Amino acid sequence: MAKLITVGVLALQGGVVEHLSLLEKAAAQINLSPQQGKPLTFSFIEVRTIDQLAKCDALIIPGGESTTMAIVARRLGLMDSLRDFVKVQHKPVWGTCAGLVLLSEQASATKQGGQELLGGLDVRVQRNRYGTQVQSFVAPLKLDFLREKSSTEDEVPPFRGVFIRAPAVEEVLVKEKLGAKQPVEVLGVYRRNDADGQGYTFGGSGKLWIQCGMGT
Ligand SMILES: NC(=O)CC[C@H](N)C(=O)O
Repeated sequence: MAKLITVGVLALQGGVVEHLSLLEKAAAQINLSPQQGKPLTFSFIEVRTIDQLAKCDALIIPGGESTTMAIVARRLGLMDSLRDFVKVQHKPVWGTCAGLVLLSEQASATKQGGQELLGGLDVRVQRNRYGTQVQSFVAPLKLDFLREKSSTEDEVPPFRGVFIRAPAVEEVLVKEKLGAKQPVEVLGVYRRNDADGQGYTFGGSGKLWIQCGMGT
């Protein structure tokens, strides 16, 4: 019997359809080269309710607008269940752009009066780090973790990162300060000369993974 894995995409606002269609493509590729052991069957669902969230083995929070997503999640009574999914059940969660903002423990350049976060990932994120929507850009990223096991000698082709009014991770927070169980592992760094300091593009802590820009 194939093992069924249900992956939810938080569908309150933002790039929901884009994530669902990329998930379908990725699942097809996994099934072309199945891992050893049980074959995997995936179900991808949109998540707008507590019941839908309860069905999920893993969750993706897409790019979009983190302030809007938090407000809508609060109005729908989803905020506490989302926090429980991330911080109590420790189920795998992926955040893209606005998803990263929501998963961060701290955020700077938030809207006036601050904004509600889910937290879980021990980083401080700066919203809209590279400017406004029209200053969005595409940049090639060197991500060694994408190297295929069979081609360790080869150069990894650059990954096309799309940064749409993207955030950047300003700082990985000291874990002792926050009592974190797992340190954050940085998997890739993008630096831009005209932005001071650096931004981490990919990273994770335990089952939480983040991405500042969207990869295509
Ligand atoms: N592409 C994006 O998801 C943009 C994120 C947005 N600037 C925010 O703060 O939520």
